[in-house]
Amino acid sequence: MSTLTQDDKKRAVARKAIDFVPDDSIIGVGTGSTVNFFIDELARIKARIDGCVSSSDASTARLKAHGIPVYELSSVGELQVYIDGADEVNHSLHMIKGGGGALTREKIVASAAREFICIADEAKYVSKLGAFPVAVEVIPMARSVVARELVHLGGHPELRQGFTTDNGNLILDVHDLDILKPLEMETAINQIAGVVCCGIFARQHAHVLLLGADDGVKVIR
Ligand SMILES: O=C(CO)[C@H](O)[C@H](O)COP(=O)(O)O
Repeated sequence: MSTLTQDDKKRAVARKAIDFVPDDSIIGVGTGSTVNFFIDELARIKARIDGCVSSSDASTARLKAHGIPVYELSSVGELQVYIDGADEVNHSLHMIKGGGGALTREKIVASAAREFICIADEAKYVSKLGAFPVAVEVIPMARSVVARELVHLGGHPELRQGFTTDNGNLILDVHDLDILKPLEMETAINQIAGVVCCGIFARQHAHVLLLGADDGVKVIR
């Protein structure tokens, strides 16, 4: 029986991720509870980095509270690493993200990085994506039209109640999608007019997965 809690595993992968932070670099930082542990670890070594590019207002606030400089993405060049959590990750390191609603900025910052380091606990490691609903960020006026298209793709969209993204948009959480080919499903959703971004990260897949398990942190490439 496991003696480690899910938070223990999140903390362990957050600590391990520090090994992937290059000296004198600006790194991309994701969003969520696992990333919050990572930001707290990063604070301990902040003297050896130049700063971060953040993927959400929440992560920006936490970084700044630790005295870590936060830069605009447009003012920096290519990032060496982007470190973020996931809601699900498969064996090809494709992910579902967006449980926290920060998917668009996460995908943008990830796209600017050479390497995506995913930090997650083992409950999120799956052979097939889709048990976790796919978040789709939509322009508010397109909510119904996008929802109908998502039904055509086989999903059951549900509006995330009382939630607005950092970009002022809405989130549809899409249940029951049959994601046999993550890249194809990501592309199909992205092509719907009114969609800003979807939470399938197949194009911006992870390069390294740090997986928190009962017997320690596994490094999967
Ligand atoms: O994609 C995300 C936020 O948009 C998060 O990375 C994802 O939801 C995982 O969060 P947590 O570490 O809290 O389980």
